[in-house]
Amino acid sequence: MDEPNRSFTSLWPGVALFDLDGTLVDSAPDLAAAINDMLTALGRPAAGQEKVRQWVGNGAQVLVRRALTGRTDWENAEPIDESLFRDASEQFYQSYEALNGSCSTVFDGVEPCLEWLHEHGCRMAVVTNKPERFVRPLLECMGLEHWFEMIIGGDTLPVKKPDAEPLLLAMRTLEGNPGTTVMIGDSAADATAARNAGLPAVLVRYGYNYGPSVDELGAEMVVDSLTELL
Ligand SMILES: O=C(O)COP(=O)(O)O
Ligand SMILES: [Mg+2]
Repeated sequence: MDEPNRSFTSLWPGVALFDLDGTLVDSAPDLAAAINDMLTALGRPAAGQEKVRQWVGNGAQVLVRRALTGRTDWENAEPIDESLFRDASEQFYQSYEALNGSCSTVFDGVEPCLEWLHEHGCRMAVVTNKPERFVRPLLECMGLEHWFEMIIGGDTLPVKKPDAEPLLLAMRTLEGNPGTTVMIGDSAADATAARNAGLPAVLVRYGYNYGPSVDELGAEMVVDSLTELL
């Protein structure tokens, strides 16, 4: 395996694929508020933002399942009643649509990094597991949309990260290849998707990774801020 934290120059990207939640934008406050609305509507106690931070990264449906079971490893909990799941999802989507972006912020280091990559001729896409209809409104609200030539959401294709396909589609569309393309994310879903696509991964430590540290995921680089890439 490549030695960790080799320089970004050696990974020189012609195409950079960015994860959204936990990498570009701290969206947990709005996601947590929408999850709490949903739990309250079901007569359950609110979950709190710290828990929700550990539940983001595998798409909205998994987030709702984690909230309903109170567990990141929801697959190992008692099965969820499907009509409860449908009602809960509907409530979550409705609340999140109204809240999306209102208390979210762009992480420090993101804008200088995007500007620098753009100045150096790098083409950029967002490849997120967030449902596509929430992605552009959030990027617009954060003033980030103009950097990205392409957006792939969690429901744009029949598969999402950690599947390789969303990354490969963005890479091909932006005329990259595995030698010129880098995935930049915050979670095991991003690291595994990059590996499945044959791409190097850069991971940030400040994002959402279901609890465990991102240092053990085999990424080519792990950073505390995207300014470390400049
Ligand atoms: O799980 C989500 O909705 C967010 O996913 P992302 O980290 O891929 O942007
Ligand atoms: Mg993420």
